[in-house]
Amino acid sequence: MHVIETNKLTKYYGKSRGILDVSMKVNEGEIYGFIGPNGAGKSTTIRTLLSLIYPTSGSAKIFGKDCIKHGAQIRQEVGYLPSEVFYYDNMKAMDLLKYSASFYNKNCDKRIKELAEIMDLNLNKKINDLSFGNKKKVGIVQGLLHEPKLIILDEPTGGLDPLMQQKFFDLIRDENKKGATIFFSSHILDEVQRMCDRVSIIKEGKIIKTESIESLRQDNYKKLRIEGATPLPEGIFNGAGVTDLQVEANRASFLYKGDINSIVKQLSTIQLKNLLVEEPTLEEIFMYYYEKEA
Ligand SMILES: Nc1ncnc2c1ncn2[C@@H]1O[C@H](COP(=O)(O)OP(=O)(O)OP(=O)(O)O)[C@@H](O)[C@H]1O
Repeated sequence: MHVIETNKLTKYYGKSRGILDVSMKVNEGEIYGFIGPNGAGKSTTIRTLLSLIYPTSGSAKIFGKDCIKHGAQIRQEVGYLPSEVFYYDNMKAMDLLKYSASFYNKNCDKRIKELAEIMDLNLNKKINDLSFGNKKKVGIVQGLLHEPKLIILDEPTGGLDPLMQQKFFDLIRDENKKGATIFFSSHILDEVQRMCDRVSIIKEGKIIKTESIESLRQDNYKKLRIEGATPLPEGIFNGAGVTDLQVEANRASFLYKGDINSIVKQLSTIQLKNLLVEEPTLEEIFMYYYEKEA
């Protein structure tokens, strides 16, 4: 059984496209990234999963149960951190969190205190008196206080300073180690790269690629930088698989996609002084797929 399973999930807002035929399977215990630029459809997918909005067609299941039919039951086991948090400003943080906890069939007092301590949040302050970043922390505690089996994060780190971001990621990793599955939507590719096992890339409402971070990087192009002992022979790297070639006297840099042995053969004809082979960053891979699918 998959923790999340969507089948051709589609949402139109009137005539305008939200998401189109989104199919995904998220395994138990995974940290699953969902990446795409503004307007690609990340929040629409998440809101549909949480049955905050209804799909136009297709279906979504969480823990094997239909998201619409069993929405209330599913929400007991799901923690959600929206990209923007809005609160009743006059309440104390503690009262708000106790109110949130009352929707779950368990006592969350201990966990609220633990989470507030980890996130360095003063529970006795009124929401009104909290900074934007501290309000965000209230949202984090609110999303995790019932120790959910599935944690859905929608652009979670906006407003947190780098230190708090690190604490937040450590917290999410700990929850994952304890068994929680994480669905992590973001356009900050660096954090996705550090956190996630697999990712789906969404573009204009459609998923264009689903792959493990590792194979996305391995099966992709390599970046090569070489320095020859003498000026490089003209046209040496004009073969198949080479793009973005830049040559200057005895230095060259280019991207290479293809059989690694054939480029090594070519390199062996040169007297090398230095050679650097780099994996592309997720950012570069993302751009590659975005341009290819344009
Ligand atoms: N309530 C709405 N009414 C009409 N169109 C909407 C509504 N919500 C979203 N859309 C449209 O659906 C598409 C997907 O938006 P969505 O908010 O899901 O994207 P996103 O990937 O989450 O982007 P962002 O990072 O900016 O939140 C966009 O074209 C957006 O304009």
